[in-house]
Amino acid sequence: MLKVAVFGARGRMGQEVVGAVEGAADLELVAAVDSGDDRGAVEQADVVVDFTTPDAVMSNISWCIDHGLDVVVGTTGFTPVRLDEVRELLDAKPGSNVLIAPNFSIAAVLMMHFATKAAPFFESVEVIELHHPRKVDAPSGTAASTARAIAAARADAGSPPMPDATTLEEDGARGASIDGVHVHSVRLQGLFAHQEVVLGNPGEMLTIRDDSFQRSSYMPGVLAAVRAVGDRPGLTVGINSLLGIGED
Ligand SMILES: NC(=O)C1=CN([C@@H]2O[C@H](COP(=O)(O)OP(=O)(O)OC[C@H]3O[C@@H](n4cnc5c(N)ncnc54)[C@H](OP(=O)(O)O)[C@@H]3O)[C@@H](O)[C@H]2O)C=CC1
Ligand SMILES: O=C(O)C1=N[C@H](C(=O)O)C[C@H](O)C1
Repeated sequence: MLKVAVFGARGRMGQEVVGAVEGAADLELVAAVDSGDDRGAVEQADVVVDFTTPDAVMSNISWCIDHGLDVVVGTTGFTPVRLDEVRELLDAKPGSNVLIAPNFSIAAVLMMHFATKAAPFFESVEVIELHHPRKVDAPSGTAASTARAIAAARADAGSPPMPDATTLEEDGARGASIDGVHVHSVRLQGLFAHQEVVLGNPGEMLTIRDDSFQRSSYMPGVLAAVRAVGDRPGLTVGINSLLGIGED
């Protein structure tokens, strides 16, 4: 039995993870903690799963590495700088493995993969993410990660800058610009988690969209990561390699 602890256990995602771990025959839940809870039982775990907040996650990872525990992280907020900080923590105290994924849903992972492949073939690419209004951050971690991957793919392919003749604009009218890719965030009651990547050429358009309707959509990916992280030394970003669908 693989022993699992959950950070953020009473949050929306944490509750779902607790249920999924309890329902898995090969996993044992040894601790379910929120901020301020005693962490004594966490030290018995093989793997900690973190769905907390962008403000809390770095110190949680640091705590796990200090205690020699492997960590699967779904919490958002991971810029390239933060990923480097995690690598530095692992270099300073080897022994733990860390897997961080902006999205554990198969549909979302494939959406990001297809969008990245398609991006160099189009003159314009923008990202529109749509979420429930209680979401802790904007833009979403998935959208930020998609934008960075699209920008990198276009840079590798030698794509020219995207056309954009806007000269008069209200602050924010063009959304956030992440590595030069515009990202638009919609927060709407009734939605859960959705993203479209829209790609345009003269006379044609491609839309790549994924929809998560419930938090159970993340659980196969989370449990796959929990089972795999022990065999993946250092930092793994994304779950593409676990699913066998190409580069992360
Ligand atoms: N990668 C993926 O596939 C997905 C990622 N997410 C991301 O997961 C994160 C959580 O989302 P969601 O569940 O909706 O958020 P919630 O606000 O519902 O839950 C966050 C939980 O974390 C707890 N928490 C805060 N700080 C700590 C800490 N230091 N140690 C332990 N627990 C802590 C909070 O407890 P308290 O209120 O007591 O502080 C709260 O229960 C977000 O970053 C979200 O974007 C969401 C869905 C999928
Ligand atoms: O907070 C959420 O709900 C979600 N967060 C993740 C993100 O920011 O990308 C994943 C998914 O979009 C749901």
